[in-house]
Amino acid sequence: MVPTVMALFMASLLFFVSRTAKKFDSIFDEQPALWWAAGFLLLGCAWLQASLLAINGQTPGPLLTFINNIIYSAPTFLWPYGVWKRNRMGFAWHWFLSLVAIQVISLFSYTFVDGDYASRIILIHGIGALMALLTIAAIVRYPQTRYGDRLLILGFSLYLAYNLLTALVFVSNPSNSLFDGAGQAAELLTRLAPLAYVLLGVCFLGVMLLDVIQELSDKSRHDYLTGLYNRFGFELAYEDALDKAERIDTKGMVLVMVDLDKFKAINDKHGHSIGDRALTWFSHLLKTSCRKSDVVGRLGGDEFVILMWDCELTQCQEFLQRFSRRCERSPVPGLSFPIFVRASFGTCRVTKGIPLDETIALADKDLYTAKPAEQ
Ligand SMILES: Nc1nc2c(ncn2[C@@H]2O[C@H](COP(=O)(O)OP(=O)(O)OP(=O)(O)O)[C@@H](O)[C@H]2O)c(=O)[nH]1
Repeated sequence: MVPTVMALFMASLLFFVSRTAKKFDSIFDEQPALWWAAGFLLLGCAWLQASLLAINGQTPGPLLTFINNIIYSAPTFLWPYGVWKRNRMGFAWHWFLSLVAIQVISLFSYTFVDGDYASRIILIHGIGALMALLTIAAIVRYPQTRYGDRLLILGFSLYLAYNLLTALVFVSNPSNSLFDGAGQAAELLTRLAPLAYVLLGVCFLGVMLLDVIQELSDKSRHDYLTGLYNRFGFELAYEDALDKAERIDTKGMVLVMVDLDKFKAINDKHGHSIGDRALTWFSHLLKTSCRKSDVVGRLGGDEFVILMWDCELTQCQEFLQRFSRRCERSPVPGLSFPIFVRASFGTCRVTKGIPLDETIALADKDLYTAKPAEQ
């Protein structure tokens, strides 16, 4: 009864994880983290099953023991597998294959080769500890998981400690049964370990989900090409700046609309990818010329916006002149021919109570009166 229910549970868990992994794939790259979480959930479930059987005085039989033992090593397999799937990194693939080979050999000798119980336990847990240790070393050397790295190392450290402890208990007191040989403390450890791993798997999924939400939220506020705020991000940062300005005594704020001059000609003459480089370079110049407290965004195409904090109109004009001179001296880097990006500006003082749209429209009006005169 217990093995059937647990097997069904594990199968549905695996199905759920594979479906979820597919969904994640379509949004992001492959997620080693998800595979890892799945590994620990499976590990916890398999352990739970074995513990429940042991509590009822039953043993799982050689086939189920073999399957359970494979599942016990699932986390160590699934991490490099996930890394390989995401990055196609050769090292992860070799890593994965070596782990599978070591584990299959050890499982075979554990399950099907005769020997006393204690030495088989020492063998399987010794190998488990070695795999965990090597996996920790690989994570530290190649931090390829974007989400929950520290939790991943914690999980494998627990796995390492558990395997080492069990192996040591049997080295110091060889016996015929896990519970007899282990003593009370280790019996408690054996019974708590599965729950700890189920919990770890769930926590990990939670942390990963929070990290993913954070990343999505960052992506939704930033322009992909330049890394500046996009329109949505700029509006949120603008609201924050207005709130802050109400609490702090400042000279006021100025909104600057920026439009590149004859940018279409760069695209037409040199191609879209050089155009993209010019946009990225201009964004870099803009961002590094402004103060940290200023809010800089790309509204779309070749249109940018700056919210200058604690600034008067005359100061803003001086800044824009300095910035224009910097643009004139700074060609797009890495090209064999010089391309300079120039821009026109329109300004408007930010007044409390006037919506952002209207302030932008006023700055835009100023920009387009400035543009023909400059070109
Ligand atoms: N490379 C690249 N080009 C873009 C991108 N977004 C918009 N553009 C191009 O930017 C150009 C903007 O053209 P216009 O609005 O006429 O601006 P302009 O040529 O600078 O003209 P003026 O503003 O009058 O000086 C168009 O050719 C768009 O195709 C982008 O992300 N990358």
